[in-house]
Amino acid sequence: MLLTLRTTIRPQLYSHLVRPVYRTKYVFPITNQFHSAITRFEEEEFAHKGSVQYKLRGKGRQFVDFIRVKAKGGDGGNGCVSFQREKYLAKGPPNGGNGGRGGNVIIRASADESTLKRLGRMCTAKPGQSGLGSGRHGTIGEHLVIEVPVGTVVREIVSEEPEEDEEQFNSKDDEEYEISDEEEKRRREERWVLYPRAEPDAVRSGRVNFFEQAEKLMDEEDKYHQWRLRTEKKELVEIDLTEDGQEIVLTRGGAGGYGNPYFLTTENRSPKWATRGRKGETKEVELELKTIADIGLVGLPNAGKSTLLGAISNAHPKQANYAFTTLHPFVGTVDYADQYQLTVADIPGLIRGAHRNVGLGHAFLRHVERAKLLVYVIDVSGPNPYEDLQTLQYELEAYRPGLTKRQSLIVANKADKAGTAKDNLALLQSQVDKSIPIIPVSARYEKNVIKLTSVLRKEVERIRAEEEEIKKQKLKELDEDEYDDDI
Ligand SMILES: Nc1nc2c(ncn2[C@@H]2O[C@H](COP(=O)(O)OP(=O)(O)OP(=O)(O)O)[C@@H](O)[C@H]2O)c(=O)[nH]1
Ligand SMILES: [Mg+2]
Repeated sequence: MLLTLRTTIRPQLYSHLVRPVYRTKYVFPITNQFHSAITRFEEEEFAHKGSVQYKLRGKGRQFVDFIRVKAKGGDGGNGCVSFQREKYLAKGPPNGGNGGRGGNVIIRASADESTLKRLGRMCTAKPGQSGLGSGRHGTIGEHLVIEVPVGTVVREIVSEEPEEDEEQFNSKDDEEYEISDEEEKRRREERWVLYPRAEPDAVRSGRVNFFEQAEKLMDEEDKYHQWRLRTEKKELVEIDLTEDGQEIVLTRGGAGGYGNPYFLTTENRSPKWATRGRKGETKEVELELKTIADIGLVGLPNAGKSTLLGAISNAHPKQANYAFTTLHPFVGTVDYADQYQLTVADIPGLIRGAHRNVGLGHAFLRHVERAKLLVYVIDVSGPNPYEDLQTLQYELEAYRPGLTKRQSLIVANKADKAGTAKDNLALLQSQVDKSIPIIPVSARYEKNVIKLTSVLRKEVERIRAEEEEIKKQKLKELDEDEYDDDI
């Protein structure tokens, strides 16, 4: 919890007390302030105001599942211009070291992470070290490893503004475009490191301009570099990090510059220039966390989803008698006696119009999108449980068409409540499609929960087996195709 503690000692005011008194000021996170607002969740009231609560920004945001990040590889270190200088060796050979490569930006999935909250908007790896005299090359810059939760989808987006390198390259193609002297000087400074008092343009009569030769050499290399970048850029990165430890190199660091021995030729024995390191690659990516759980609980606010998760798993989500108690997803693990495990995701409540951003919106459905089994948690003591189910199904379809075709199950919660619960349950059973099983439970008093967990296990085991079968089938087909190709 965000808590700012400001203390001041005021001995003159509290001198009558023996111990000094500390004046304390608490600043509560924004989420607390929103609670009272969120409880009034009628559609009309929130329809046009937009969803603020789930998309809380800044410090008040406890859980982040979508973020845009700019990643930049470290710049390469500069090459060094240096000559061997020793006693009785007045004009020794060039011995400047090359610059080190910049570090890469790596994204790695880690089971220890559960939110993207810790990520900054700009991630830059360390630059490579510059080369030194006596042939000492610079060290490679440290890689920057960004750890994200398992289930994060990394998607590259095309940034609007063109990169500097690209602009330069395009302008080079344009023959009519003439470079001013100042521009040329700037470019030269960007690319070259010169020996003190070296004048590369001064050519002795009858000699070749060695610096021009070196520039041509680097132009060729630049062209190749730009071509490689452009061909690589065509394929945008899109990867789903579903396993612990899975990683991807997002941007590479820039190459280090060449030290002056690189420009040594048979004619020119003392090149007085070295190159600067290249800039690191930049990319902008969207990171979207889609929780991987076997079972996803969906329901209206206050239906008892969190209570149910607490009853069947090791998780202890907050449960309270007001709407939108849960503000971000929770994942719990159901442990069976034979060490079999299932993961269950509890998400905030859905209401009618969530696809139009009413209440908390419906973006959090990304956390049940991958679930093998969807569990509709319905309050049977409510006035019209069947209508609740229809609302849920409507909103799921609005989020992703076809999502309701997923294997599902209905938990008729709060069956313990006296009054309408019994009749409503009978009515619900008659109204709902027979293919979807209905299990009455009382999450609060843990009644019929054992039966529910065994049904959940059976269903998930069946789905897992089916998926295995499909995978095997696909592998077989692939093998057969390869075999055919060989023949
Ligand atoms: N009588 C009875 N009350 C229940 C049962 N299950 C949950 N409740 C109560 O219903 C209220 C809401 O429970 P939660 O688990 O917070 O509901 P939720 O679906 O997670 O709500 P949100 O997080 O706001 O979407 C709490 O006061 C629970 O004690 C039940 O089986 N029987
Ligand atoms: Mg809840």
